[in-house]
Amino acid sequence: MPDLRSKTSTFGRRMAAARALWRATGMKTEDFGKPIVAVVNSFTEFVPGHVHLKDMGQLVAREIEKAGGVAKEMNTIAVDDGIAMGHDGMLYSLPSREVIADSVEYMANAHCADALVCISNCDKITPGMLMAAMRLNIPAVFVSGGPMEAGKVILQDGEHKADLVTAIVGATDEDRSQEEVDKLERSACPTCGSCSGMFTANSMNCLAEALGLALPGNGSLLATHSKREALFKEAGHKIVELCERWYKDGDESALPRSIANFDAFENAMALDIAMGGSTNTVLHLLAIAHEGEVDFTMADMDRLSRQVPHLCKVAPSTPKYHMEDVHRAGGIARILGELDREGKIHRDCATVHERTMGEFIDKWDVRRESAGNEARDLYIAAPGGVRTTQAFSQSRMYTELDLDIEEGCVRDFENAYSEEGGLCVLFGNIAEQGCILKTAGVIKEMYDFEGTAKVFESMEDAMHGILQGEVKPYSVVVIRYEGPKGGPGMQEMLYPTAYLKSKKLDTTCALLTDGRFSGGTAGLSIGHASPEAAEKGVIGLVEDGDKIKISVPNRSIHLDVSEEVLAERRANHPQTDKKFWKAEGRPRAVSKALKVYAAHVSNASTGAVRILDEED
Ligand SMILES: CC(C)(O)[C@@H](O)C(=O)O
Ligand SMILES: [Mg+2]
Repeated sequence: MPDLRSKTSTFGRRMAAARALWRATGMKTEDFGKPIVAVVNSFTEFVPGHVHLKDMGQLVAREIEKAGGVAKEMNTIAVDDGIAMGHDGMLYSLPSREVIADSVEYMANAHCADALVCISNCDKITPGMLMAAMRLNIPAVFVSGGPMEAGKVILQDGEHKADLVTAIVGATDEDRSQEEVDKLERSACPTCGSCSGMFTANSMNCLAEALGLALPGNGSLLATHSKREALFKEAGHKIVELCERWYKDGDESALPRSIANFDAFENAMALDIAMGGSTNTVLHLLAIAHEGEVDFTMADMDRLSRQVPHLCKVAPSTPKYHMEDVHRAGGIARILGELDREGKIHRDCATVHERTMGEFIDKWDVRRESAGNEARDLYIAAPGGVRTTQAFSQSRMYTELDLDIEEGCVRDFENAYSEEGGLCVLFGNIAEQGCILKTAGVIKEMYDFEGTAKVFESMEDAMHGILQGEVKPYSVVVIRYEGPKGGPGMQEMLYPTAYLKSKKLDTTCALLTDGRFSGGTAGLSIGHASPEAAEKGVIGLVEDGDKIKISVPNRSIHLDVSEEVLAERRANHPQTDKKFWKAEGRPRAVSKALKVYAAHVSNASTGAVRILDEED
C-alpha cells in the first residue's frame, strides 16, 4: 500500500520538530496518521468569481475533519480577466495559470500533503489547479465557486439579459445613449460568481464534471444558490473517501490520472463541442493532458469536432440563454446524457463521486427515469434576482425544468443546432499547426469567407484601429505578436471582437490572431494561430491587402500569397530571435517575470505549456 505522503513529516523521532510545528498549527496527537488534505482556496476580493469564497475553505475543512482527515487551507492567486482585459494587465492572465499550478505543487510537496480539495472558479484558476492535480497525481476533488446570475436590463429597445460582454459592446455602440450604458454597467454583473455566459470559467468548470473530477452541478449551479453549499460539504467527505481508497486499499482508480485518462479527455471534449465552450478550453485541456502525460492532441479535438453535434447555445452565442438556463435544462449531466444516448460517451470512466461516468449520467440526467428526485431538486435551482456578493444567499426554485428537446437550452441530436459541433480546428499555410474557432458563435453565411487582410501588431492597435474606422467590411483583421511568446502571455482579444460587433462589422469581417479570445467572443474569430509570429510563423508575414480564405466546412484557412513571395518576405523580415515580444514599432514594457515566461512557453498548439530543454 502507498504510505501517506504526510508520514514523511509526521512520523519518527527525527520529525519531532516538524511535529512540533504541525502541533502549533492546531494538530493533536490523534491527528498524526490521518490524511492531510490541502484545501486550496482561491479567495480574493479582486474577482467577483472569488469574492464569496473566503469562508469556503473552512467550510470544506470542517467536513474533512468530520470524515476523519486533517485539513490545511492554503491560497492561490486569481486574475480577473474581465478587469485585466483591454490593457497590458491581460499579459499576466495566461501566465497566472502556471503560477497557480506551481503554487499548489510548491505547497503540497513542501508540506507533503496527501490530497487536494481545489476551490476554484475563474478562467485560469480551474485549469491551473487541474494541472497541479494531474502533475501531483494525488487524490483531488474540485469544487468551484459557481456561475454569476445573468443581469437583466430594460433599454430603449426592450428588456435584455446582460453580462459583461453586453456592457463592453454597449459602451462603444453609438446607437446607445450614455444613460443606457450606465444602466448596462449597473445591471450586467449582478452577483458574485463567474461571469454568467458560456465563458471560459464556466466552460472549464463544466469540463471538470466531464473529466470526472468534480461533483454534479459544479459547472452550472449558481454561486448564490443555497444548494451549492452541499457541493462544498460533499467535497470534504469525498476527498477523505478517496484518500482511504488510495492510501488504505491501494486503489489507483482514486487518482486524478486514472480518472482523467484519455477516454475522459474525449468525454470532456465531446461535451465542450456540444455546448460550444470557450476556445480557451482547447488551450487548457492540452495543458492539463500534458501535465498528466495523456497523449491528447489537437488532432483528437479535430476528429471529435466532426463527430459531435452542437446541442446547446449559450451567451455569447445567443442572448437568450446563460448558465442558469443550462442548469434548468439539467446541467452538464443532461448534455452528457444526450451524448450518451447516441453512444458518444465512454461510460466506464471513473469519477470522484460515482463509480463510473455511466452511473453518473444514469443518476443525474433528468431525462432518464433512473434519475430520481435528487436530480430534479438540484436542477430546478433558480436565480434569486437580488444583487449580492454572498454565497448561498437565496433559495429560489423554478416550478419546472426546461426539458424542451426542440427549442430549449439543451437539445437532443435530432434537433441539434448543427450536426458538427460548436468548436473546430482549422489548418492551412497560415496556421500549419492549427488554429481554433468557436463555430457556435458564427452565422452560417460566414462559413465560407474570403477577406482582405488588415494587419495590427498588437491588440491595442487593433482596438484603436477598429474604433477609428480603419477596418472596412470584408476584411480579415490580423492581430499578431500576441501569442504566448509574442505578447508575451497571449492576451484575450475580447475588446477587438466586441468593437467589431459594436461597429456592426461582426457579420462582414473575420479576425485572425496568434493570441486568444475570451469565452465572450463571438463571430468568425480565429485564434491560437500556430506557429505564432514571434516564432517566425507565417502569420508574421501577412501584409495589408493580402487575401485570406476561410472555410469552416473544409476546416481550412489559406493565405493567398505564393510560396515565392512568402520566401521573399521572410528573407526581408526583421525577425526577433530571443526578444520575442518585440514586434516592430510596438512600444510595450515587458516585466522580467513575463520575460522568464516567454523564454519557456510553447505555442498554443500544445497548450502554451512551458517546455524545458531537458524535455526537448
Ligand atoms: C471575462 C471573461 C468573459 O470571463 C473572459 O475572460 C473569458 O475568457 O471568458
Ligand atoms: Mg478569459
